[in-house]
Amino acid sequence: MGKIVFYKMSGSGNDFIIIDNRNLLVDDENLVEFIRKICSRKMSVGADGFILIEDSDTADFRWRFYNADGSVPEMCGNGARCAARFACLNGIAGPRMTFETLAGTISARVTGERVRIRMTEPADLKTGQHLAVAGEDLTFGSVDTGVPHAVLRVADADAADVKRLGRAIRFHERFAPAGTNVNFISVQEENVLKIRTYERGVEDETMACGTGAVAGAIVAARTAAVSPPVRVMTRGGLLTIDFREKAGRFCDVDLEGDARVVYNGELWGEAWKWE
Ligand SMILES: N[C@H](CCC[C@H](N)C(=O)O)C(=O)O
Repeated sequence: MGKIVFYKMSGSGNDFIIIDNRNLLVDDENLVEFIRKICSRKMSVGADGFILIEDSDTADFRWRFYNADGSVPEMCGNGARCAARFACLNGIAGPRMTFETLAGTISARVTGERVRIRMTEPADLKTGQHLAVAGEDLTFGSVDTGVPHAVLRVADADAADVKRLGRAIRFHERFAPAGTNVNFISVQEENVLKIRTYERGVEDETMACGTGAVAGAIVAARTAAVSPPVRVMTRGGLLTIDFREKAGRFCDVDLEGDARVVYNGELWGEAWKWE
């Protein structure tokens, strides 16, 4: 691979390496190993996810999204917001755009550092489910907001044992083989949630999870704990979720928050060619 310029971006603390790959400079050969290495925080750039921007025949661009472990989920809300800002900053699209993802075509609107995206319609929403795991009998909701999410309502999200419980649920046989992301929400005040998320494919708590914030808001709305627009306080910043509920379905789901450029640089071969 020749010189690879990349951006490091942060969507409410969920961070991504983004590369304009319209010239297909990034080799698909050994791509997963490349991603795992440059996403490792101690040895290389470090990020929760990796994004390639490529040409599309049907939208302003197409993206390929990878988790830090190289796995390929259908969607990433915060990554999508960062990709939209990246495309706007680099003249790949205007401030209003559409782009292809595995979850469908996403529309986005960029206003300075803030980006609003229209999410895919939530699917398979269930509440009041039970699971005995890690010595606890848990009640949870679940919904697919582009990727699968379990949502547990707790008294105080700050007190949740996210890593231990999140990992146990993520790998539980109930969710096999795909697994699930795991969110812990608490209702702070009217239409304000606090959330913490264990992310599949990062295999750790992230500072924010866009599809997780949407999942938390939708499950909380189904149990009448909140109504839109819902402000979701993540560890990395505020995400706003807006939506309509019509005949028991949730539609016109928007996710909004910041999408900041942290730096841009040039990847040296040493960034991934280490044993
Ligand atoms: N790790 C997730 C995908 C990224 C989700 C998250 N970063 C977001 O902002 O939606 C999964 O494998 O389902």
